[in-house]
Amino acid sequence: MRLSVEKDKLKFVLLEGIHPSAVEALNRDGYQQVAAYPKALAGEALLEAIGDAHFVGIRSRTHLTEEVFARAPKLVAVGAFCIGTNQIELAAAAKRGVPVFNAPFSNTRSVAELVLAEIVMLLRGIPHKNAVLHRGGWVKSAANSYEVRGKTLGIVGYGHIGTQIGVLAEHLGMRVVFHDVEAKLPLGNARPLPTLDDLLEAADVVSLHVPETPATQNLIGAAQLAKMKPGSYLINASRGTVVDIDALVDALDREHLLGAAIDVFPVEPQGNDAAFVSPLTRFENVILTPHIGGSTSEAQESIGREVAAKLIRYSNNGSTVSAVNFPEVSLPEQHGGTCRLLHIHHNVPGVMARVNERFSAAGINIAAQYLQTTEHVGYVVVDIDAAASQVALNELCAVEGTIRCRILY
Ligand SMILES: NC(=O)c1ccc[n+]([C@@H]2O[C@H](COP(=O)([O-])OP(=O)(O)OC[C@H]3O[C@@H](n4cnc5c(N)ncnc54)[C@H](O)[C@@H]3O)[C@@H](O)[C@H]2O)c1
Ligand SMILES: O=C(O)CC[C@@H](O)C(=O)O
Repeated sequence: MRLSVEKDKLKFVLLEGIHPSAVEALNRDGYQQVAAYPKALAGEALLEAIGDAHFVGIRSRTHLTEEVFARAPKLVAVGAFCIGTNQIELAAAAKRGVPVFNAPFSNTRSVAELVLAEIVMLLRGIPHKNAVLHRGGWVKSAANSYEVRGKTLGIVGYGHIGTQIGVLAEHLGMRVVFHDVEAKLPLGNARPLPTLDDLLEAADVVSLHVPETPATQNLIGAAQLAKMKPGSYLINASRGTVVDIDALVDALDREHLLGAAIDVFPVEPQGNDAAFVSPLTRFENVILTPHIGGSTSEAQESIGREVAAKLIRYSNNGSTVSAVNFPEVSLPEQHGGTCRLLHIHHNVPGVMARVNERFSAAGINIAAQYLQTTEHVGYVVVDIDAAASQVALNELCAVEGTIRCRILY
């Protein structure tokens, strides 16, 4: 696949109501062909929208599968305007030479603040009391109403969000324990616990902050809920697949848990006009939120700018720093009189030798060359004399093992 399209002809498609800050950043940099859609698309509608796009931006609800990549042959890069990238088949993207960029911490604080507020609300029984008053009732009682001070918060997944919550919770006087599959520096007085079971047995509130992976599928099921203290609480603002909802319903029915706060669901509506169906809706002691942990004005504006900047940087100069599925190369600006060629290839022996042999045979002098590889993909960037640009592009595209090549204007 060869791409030599001038900047103002590159087409961006942004789905899922991505913040206007992204469009503004793209327009400001000279990208005028930006189509923005308010919600997620699937099936034929998705293929139709992105079939001739060079760049696609999504959030958590659009699924970019192997099949979708196969039907979007012009795609140069994907922006996930969020933290999670589980909705994208990353290996399929890399195999086609498509880097994926995300915003790894622009909404971290927003999620942490929501979870902190939910801890207080749950321990005071506010969701139920609020519902009763909305129905015209009155329930002035201290039964099952607790301060958070001195209680133990168990954080599963002590990454960006988990650590922020731990720090904030300590300011409220909570004890913090955490469990992670990696060794992590404990912040403040947080204590690591060696197993998930240890954490479940110790915590008054369990909060989940792991990514969606095969290992975290139903991480919290009937056996894990049974390990939790009677009268404790569960919070899930990570991914819907992490909790077995039927098992949670059972634990709530038996009043083994006193409440829960759930922001993410195994199946989520495609947009605000679609119905939300869940067996959890009948529990007044459960806070249900529509996957808005990271949905604040501050976070969304910042994500829009951040991911747009990464797409612009890749488009303008080839840098792939912080791509989640791709060799990372940080590139300087080009020198005057040179042009830059990007070559993405299968990471097999001999490709670089063939690139250099072809350039040498064609008499093309290399001003600078940058290479990085991952297990399956190699990414080489070559700066050459601008006068030789088209010859060099032809030579590069003819190299055996090429996935795609692109020239930067
Ligand atoms: N509700 C929302 O709106 C919202 C917003 C942002 C992020 N998220 C979700 O939250 C997740 C966490 O975000 P983050 O920025 O803290 O990610 P992160 O990568 O910084 O941290 C995740 C942590 O989980 C750990 N982990 C992975 N598998 C584990 C397992 N089986 N058991 C214990 N620990 C495990 C990792 O080692 C890592 O420390 C994201 O992947 C995303 O899915 C949701
Ligand atoms: O904005 C979204 O749709 C996803 C938010 C959150 O789950 C994330 O992964 O950052």
